[in-house]
Amino acid sequence: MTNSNLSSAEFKSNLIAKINGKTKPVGSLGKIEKLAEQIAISQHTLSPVMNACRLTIFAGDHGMANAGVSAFPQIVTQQMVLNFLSGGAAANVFARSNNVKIQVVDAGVACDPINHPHLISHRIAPGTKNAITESAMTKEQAQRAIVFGKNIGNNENFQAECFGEMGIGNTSSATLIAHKILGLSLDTLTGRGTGLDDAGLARKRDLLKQAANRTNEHLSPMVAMQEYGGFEIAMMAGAMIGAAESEKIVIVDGFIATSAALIAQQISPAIKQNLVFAHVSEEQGHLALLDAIGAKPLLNLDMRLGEGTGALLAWPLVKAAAAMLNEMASFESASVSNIT
Ligand SMILES: O=C(O)c1ccc[n+]([C@@H]2O[C@H](COP(=O)([O-])O)[C@@H](O)[C@H]2O)c1
Ligand SMILES: Cc1cc2nc[nH]c2cc1C
Repeated sequence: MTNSNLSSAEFKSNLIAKINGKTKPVGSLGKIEKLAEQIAISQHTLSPVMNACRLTIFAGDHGMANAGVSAFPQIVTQQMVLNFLSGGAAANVFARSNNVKIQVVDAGVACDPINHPHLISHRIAPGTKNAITESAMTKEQAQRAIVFGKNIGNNENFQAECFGEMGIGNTSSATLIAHKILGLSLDTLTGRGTGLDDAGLARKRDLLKQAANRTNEHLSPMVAMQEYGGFEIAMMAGAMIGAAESEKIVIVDGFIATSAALIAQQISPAIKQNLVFAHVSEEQGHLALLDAIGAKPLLNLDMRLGEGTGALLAWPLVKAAAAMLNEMASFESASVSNIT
């Protein structure tokens, strides 16, 4: 019987038998075993292919950045886009060292359109509106961002996709999104982002309270995104849905990427199976957000950069999990004694 003729329960039971039959005590490869299960289930085969991965970085600006929610000025978003394009950012370096292709998407940076042959331009607007006082984007803009993101994720050439972001002010968007969708407290979720000092953090907390008070206590994922932004988060959520629907493993990066994953999995719950959470970021709210959605991250490296850097470092683990399933000897093939 081929894998496609098996019921999902039979397939799962064959998969567990294959993993448990490898030359190791049952469960001894911990999260790598769970990862191998996820990969095999996403490709519907006990012998999955896992050799090509791509990083897409979505960049977008936030009206509320100018209100004082970040340690850095808004212009850094466009400057970092140029840095990605010339290959000098941490994401470029980690991608090169792990053989991952990169593409950069301008989802709505607050400047004139950037003319560069390798930049994918899908500018929804030159930055969102100031979400402290008004909706960050219109419903039509949010929908357009999701649809474009879906098209990016939906391709045949990679078995895994990392999604990264760049956007000064976007820890504020991620905080407000998680607060409105999950009901976690603003105090738990609000952190220092790019590095606010104590006074800056107190100002950010005040501003985010004002922003939160402007809307209902609980919001749907689409409305939370519309109210609090940003274009790069909306596009990333769409890309996660598109990639998972085309049977890829989606490697989720840090705090902001997890807020996009939250939106994506609420819109399309079946994609949960394909999401791999790369790391827990140092950003204050990330652990609480991961716990609230039941996600178990692979790494804890005290990182808080974004750009997809955590996802890139988890890619070798994803590859290793597939290799374990495909190449590791079984007790039977290696004639190793097993407990009976
Ligand atoms: O990925 C994370 O966990 C993360 C945590 C803190 C900051 N960042 C990055 O820093 C920027 C947002 O920080 P902020 O303080 O401007 O809201 C944005 O470009 C993110 O990529 C990213
Ligand atoms: C320099 C810099 C690089 C970044 N990469 C992602 N977010 C960032 C924020 C800053 C400030």
